Amino acid sequence: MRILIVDDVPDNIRVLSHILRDAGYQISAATNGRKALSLASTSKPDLILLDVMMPEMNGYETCAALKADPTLAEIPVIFVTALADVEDETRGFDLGAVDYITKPFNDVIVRRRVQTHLELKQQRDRLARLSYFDSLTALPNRRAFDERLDQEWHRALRNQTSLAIAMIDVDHFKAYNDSRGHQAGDEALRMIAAVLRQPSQRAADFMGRYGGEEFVGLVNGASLDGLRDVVEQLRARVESLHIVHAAPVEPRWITVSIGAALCQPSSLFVPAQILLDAADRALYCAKQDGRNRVHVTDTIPQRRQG
Ligand SMILES: Nc1nc2c(ncn2[C@@H]2O[C@H](COP(=O)(O)OP(=O)(O)OP(=O)(O)O)[C@@H](O)[C@H]2O)c(=O)[nH]1
Repeated sequence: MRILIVDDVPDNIRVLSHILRDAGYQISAATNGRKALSLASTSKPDLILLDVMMPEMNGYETCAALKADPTLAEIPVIFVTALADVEDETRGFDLGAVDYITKPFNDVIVRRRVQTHLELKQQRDRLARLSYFDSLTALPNRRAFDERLDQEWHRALRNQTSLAIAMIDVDHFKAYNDSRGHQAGDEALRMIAAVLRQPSQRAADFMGRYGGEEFVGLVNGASLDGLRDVVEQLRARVESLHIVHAAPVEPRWITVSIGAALCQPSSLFVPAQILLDAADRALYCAKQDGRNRVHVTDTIPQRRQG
């Protein structure tokens, strides 16, 4: 696991590095708060050991900046400092640190505390993986989609770019299950998920399992024609798997229908759910028109908020 040590005194970094490298951790180091923030962004450490008294940006300020950044906030921070007053320690915890080690420290205690917090971090990461990923296909699940949709909606609103949702539904999947068995159905869903996720020139920016035999994609910044290209390619990828049906359906292999809706988010209008409903209606049209096809729309009903 990776640990970032932040201290303006290189000798302190050397001592801590020595203690922790011996325990098998990968160590990186920064001598000031700004470098620490940029290194944390690029190398995503599992734990940060942070000195308090540093010039320009002290440890408290660095910790506050880490916690204010959603991409870094989950990295546990342990203060390692000569400041031993209760007020200092309390301030560290108030800022979101998980522990506070005062100098002079004992090597064994530092190692044990680091080990404890890394184990807790591993458990948290495992739980997050379980609650955000679908175990059958390993794609992000509906909960992950809901959160991502919210983030992408706000990003599109800020950047004045378009956002599109694609609902992807396997055709005649009940017939496939009934004729080939549930296990084969599971295997087919895994294969479909794998080709939908595949990054390529015209891939969706997010792909998840919405539930059952339904998948969902997000596409940022596309025009209507660009969106049509993306979803048509997704449809074609599934068809080219040629997962053959035992049931008497045409074509003889598994296909998907895709409904996609695109809009330019606006704070004046009711948010993402409208786009999701429009994608659902587009999917219905694709099914009605005969399946194994895409239906794309940018006609989104817009209701005023409040
Ligand atoms: N094997 C397997 N089957 C699933 C899973 N989730 C949902 N299904 C099946 O997917 C089928 C969906 O059937 P329907 O909703 O009737 O839709 P369909 O047969 O695909 O028909 P259309 O969507 O109208 O083309 C049901 O038989 C579900 O049991 C799963 O995780 N594994």
